[in-house]
Amino acid sequence: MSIRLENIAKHFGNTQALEPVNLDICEGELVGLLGPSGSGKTTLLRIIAGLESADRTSQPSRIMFGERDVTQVHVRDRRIGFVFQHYALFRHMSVYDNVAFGLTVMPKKERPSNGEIRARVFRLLEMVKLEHLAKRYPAQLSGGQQQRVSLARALAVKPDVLLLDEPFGALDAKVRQDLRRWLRRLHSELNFTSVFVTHDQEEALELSDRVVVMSNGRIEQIDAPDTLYHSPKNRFVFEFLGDVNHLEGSVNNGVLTCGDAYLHVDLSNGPEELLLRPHEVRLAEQASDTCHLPVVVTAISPVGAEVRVELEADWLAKPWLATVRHADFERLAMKRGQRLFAHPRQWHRFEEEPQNTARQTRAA
Ligand SMILES: Nc1ncnc2c1ncn2[C@@H]1O[C@H](COP(=O)(O)OP(=O)(O)OP(=O)(O)O)[C@@H](O)[C@H]1O
Repeated sequence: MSIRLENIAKHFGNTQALEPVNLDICEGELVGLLGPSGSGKTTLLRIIAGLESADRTSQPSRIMFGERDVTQVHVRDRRIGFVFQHYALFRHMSVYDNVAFGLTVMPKKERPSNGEIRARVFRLLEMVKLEHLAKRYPAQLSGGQQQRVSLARALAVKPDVLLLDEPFGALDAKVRQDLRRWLRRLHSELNFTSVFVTHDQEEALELSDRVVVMSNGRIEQIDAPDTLYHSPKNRFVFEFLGDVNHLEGSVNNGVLTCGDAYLHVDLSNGPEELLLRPHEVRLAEQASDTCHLPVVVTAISPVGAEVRVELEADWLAKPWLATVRHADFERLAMKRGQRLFAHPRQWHRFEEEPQNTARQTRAA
């Protein structure tokens, strides 16, 4: 079921939670709403659900589910499944009864037979690998298991659209990772359309077919994760999507200087700020004629595919983060307190323009 939002805005008193927003979600898509606290993600999700209504403005607003105009349709009749951060399971009901609940309360005409309900519930419990816990009560399950029951319960009624509000927010990192995999798998097996809210960049980039980046009630960019990461439309998106190192200084005759550090750049004279991702910082024992950025290693985290190294220097207002291959880490025999030189592989800059921000990426 595709979703189309046309001119959806929302005020709460004087607070503009959403500026007029347009959004098209394709059938079968898994879309993440990503943004900092207060950016309007939950408000947008609640409007899609019908839990909140959009402002009435001079321009008409509309919410379409496929060919169905649901703008005035009650939440109950929108055929939506919900999963919330705080497991809203019925505590006095078994896992089985929780998953079956939505089916048992259907009007008689639509309600499947008891046999069909049983088959559907067990099929879903099997999919989330909880069939052996069908008789347990929510209090006897871990947080991750409870969220899997929530997912199965939401899907039992075969919703057209699944809406998830920070579904994994209350769980620890490992369980979050597992649950993301569940959701991805259920999504491709059952092929429903999902919209989920998160403020976790990694979660949004890993799970979504497309990510909607929001700030201050506005949609900043809608794109597939790799496009978003490699071609952010503005500085906000660039900074929000990952760690960023800042190199601030003043350019004079093609040299950006900051304290005793300098970097040759092909930019006009004046103040400048260059931005670099951690993987764009190469570390070496020597400076070069065109790049002299002395740093001291202050912290090392060797966990993962690459080593994360924190760097400080007098000329830096905030420490830098560099990701280094394990082989390079060993070759440089890196340790805390070591003096090295940073070499940008490439850098980015955003020029503030009245209407927009222009981005440049240059190999160093
Ligand atoms: N019921 C409400 N009454 C008044 N203001 C509200 C209400 N709900 C949301 N807001 C305001 O609207 C703005 C957007 O809130 P919203 O909850 O949509 O943001 P969010 O991006 O989901 O944030 P978070 O990640 O913290 O949940 C915020 O400024 C918030 O304070």
